[in-house]
Amino acid sequence: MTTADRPVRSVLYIPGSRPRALEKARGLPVDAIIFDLEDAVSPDEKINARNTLAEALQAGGYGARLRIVRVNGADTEWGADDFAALAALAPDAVLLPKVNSPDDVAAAAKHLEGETQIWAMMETPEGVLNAAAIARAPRMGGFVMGTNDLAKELNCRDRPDRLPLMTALGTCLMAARAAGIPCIDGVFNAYLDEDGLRTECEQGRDLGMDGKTLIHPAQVAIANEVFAPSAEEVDLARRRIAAFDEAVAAGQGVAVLDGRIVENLHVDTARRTLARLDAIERLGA
Ligand SMILES: CC(C)(COP(=O)(O)OP(=O)(O)OC[C@H]1O[C@@H](n2cnc3c(N)ncnc32)[C@H](O)[C@@H]1OP(=O)(O)O)[C@@H](O)C(=O)NCCC(=O)NCCSC(=O)C[C@H](O)C(=O)O
Ligand SMILES: [Mg+2]
Repeated sequence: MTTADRPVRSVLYIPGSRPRALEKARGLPVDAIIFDLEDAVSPDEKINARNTLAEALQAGGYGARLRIVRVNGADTEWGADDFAALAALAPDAVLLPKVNSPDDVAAAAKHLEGETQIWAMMETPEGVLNAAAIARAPRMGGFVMGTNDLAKELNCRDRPDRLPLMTALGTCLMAARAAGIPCIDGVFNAYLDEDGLRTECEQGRDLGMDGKTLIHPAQVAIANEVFAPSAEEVDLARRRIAAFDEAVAAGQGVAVLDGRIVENLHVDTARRTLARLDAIERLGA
C-alpha cells in the first residue's frame, strides 16, 4: 500500500513533549500520527520534546500507523536541528509548517535522504494561492489543512459552517487531487464536543477530504467512522457494479438503478469505494 492509497481517516497530533501520550498512541486505532515539535510544544520544551520523541520513535511500537513528524519552520531557531534529527527518527514523512511556495519544499527536500516524504501544512494565504505548485513539489506526499492558522491569517470569524474557510479548503483539495496526493482536513478544537466533531467530519467528507486531523483520543472513533465508506455506500457500490455489468452484457453502455443512470464513471467511483474498504480492512488486520 503506498501512502497515496492507504487510509488516512484519523490523523492524531501528539505533542513530542508528552511521553504518556506518545505511549498511549501505540494502542490507539489511528491511521496516522503527527508527532509534533511545532505549535503544540512551548519554546522552553522544544529541545526536550525532540529528545523525548527520538526515544519514542526509536523504541517503535507504532505498527502500520503512518508516522509523520511536524518540524519547526526553517526560519526558527529549532528548524535546522529538527531536520538534522530526522535521520535518526526515520519517520515515513516530515510535515513542514506554514508552507508558502514550492521553494520551501525544494529547500527541505535537499536535506532528506531515503524514502522520507514531505507533507505540507496548508495554512497561509500565500500557500493556498500556490497550492497547485506545492502539490507537485519534490517528495510531496500529502496536504494537511491548518485551519487555526488560516483563520488567524484571514482574520475571519469562527463559524460552525466554516464558510470563510471554504475557498482555501476547496483550492487545496483541488490541488491535491490534481497531483494525486491525500488532503487531510483541519482540527476541531472543541475536543469533547462529539456532535460538533461529527458534523465537521461529515462536512469534510462531503467536500472530498481523505480524513481529519485530531487532537485527542476521544475524537478517533468518529473520524474513523465518517471517513470510511458507510454500509449504504458499500451496498450501492456493489449494486452499481452489478447493474452496469448486466447492462454491458446486454449490449448497453448505460444501466439504470433505483431510477438513476449508472455510467462508466459511476462504476469507477464504486470500485474506488470498495478499494477503500479493502484498504481499511487490511490496515485493521
Ligand atoms: C488537549 C489536550 C491538552 C488535553 O490533554 P489532557 O488534559 O491530558 O487530556 P485527557 O486527560 O482527557 O487525556 C486522556 C488520555 O489521553 C491521552 N492523550 C491526550 N491527548 C492525546 C493525544 N493528542 N495523543 C495521544 N494521547 C493523548 C492522555 O495522555 C491521557 O492518557 P492516560 O493518562 O492514559 O489516561 C491534549 O489532548 C493535547 O495536547 N492534544 C494535542 C494538541 C495539539 O497537538 N495541538 C497542536 C496541533 S493543532 C494545530 O496546530 C493545527 C494546525 O497547525 C492549525 O493551524 O490549525
Ligand atoms: Mg498551524
